[in-house]
Amino acid sequence: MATESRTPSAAPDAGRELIRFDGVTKRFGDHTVLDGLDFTVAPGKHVTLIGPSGSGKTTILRLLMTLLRPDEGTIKVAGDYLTHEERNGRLVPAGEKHTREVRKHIGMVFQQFNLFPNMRVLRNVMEAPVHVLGLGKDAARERARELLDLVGLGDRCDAYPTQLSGGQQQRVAIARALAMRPQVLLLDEVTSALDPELVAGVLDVLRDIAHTTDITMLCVTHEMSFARDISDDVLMFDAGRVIESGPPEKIFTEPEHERTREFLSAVL
Ligand SMILES: Nc1ncnc2c1ncn2[C@@H]1O[C@H](COP(=O)(O)OP(=O)(O)OP(=O)(O)O)[C@@H](O)[C@H]1O
Repeated sequence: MATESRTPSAAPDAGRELIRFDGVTKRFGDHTVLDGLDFTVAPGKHVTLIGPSGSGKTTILRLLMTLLRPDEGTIKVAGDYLTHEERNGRLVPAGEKHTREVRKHIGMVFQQFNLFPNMRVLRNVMEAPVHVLGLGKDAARERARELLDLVGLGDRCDAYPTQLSGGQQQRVAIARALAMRPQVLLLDEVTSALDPELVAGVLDVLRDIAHTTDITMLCVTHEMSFARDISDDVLMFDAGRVIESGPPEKIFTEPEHERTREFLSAVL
């Protein structure tokens, strides 16, 4: 068990959890990146992962997307095991179908926007609901238009990605992730690849989503003022463990752990 401090699922949300990591270990060769990690996130909460480079934050998001598999431990999303399934009372590695079903609850926005360059903006946003969820084209188009309005791009439906700025492309990527109506939105340093003048527009959209929807967010960011604005809880990672967690006003102003103080003095 790695967590030394309380987790974001502490009261009053105890017992309600959308994400659960139990003893998750992830190694690359002989490098243990996550070391028996335990944490939970309650529905609707916004949790930010902070910590030095290489402490395993992105690895957590990649595990949730099943881009990686844990070496030990289990991950549950909305009550279902992500990479395992129960058969005859035993926990066995899950088949692709099971994992795909559980992963439908999760949307992710990456540092690079990863839009389909040959599709117009509207089609980029419609694509997964039609092909993964089997949503009818009219309903998918309507959903995509609403989401593009939400991210301030309702007038750019017919543009191709290369005709947009990086900030606009990232806002399309946010709309695309939301189009699957995920319960959890994973944000992995979504402004790191942007020119500085484009960062604020993307963060404003995410602030708006955080404050006006009930979506659960798990966010890796170096934008500490954004983290302070949207987070219910901040988890400080070091060497693959949560060394401290709590509400942002506590972590950013009165961190208890020496490593948290060092990290924050370097980035704030
Ligand atoms: N596919 C991989 N193969 C080998 N090593 C990897 C792989 N992915 C990640 N790592 C290593 O795992 C460690 C944790 O990486 P991770 O990206 O999770 O850290 P991070 O906390 O998100 O860092 P940063 O803030 O720099 O993005 C790093 O040392 C990284 O080099």
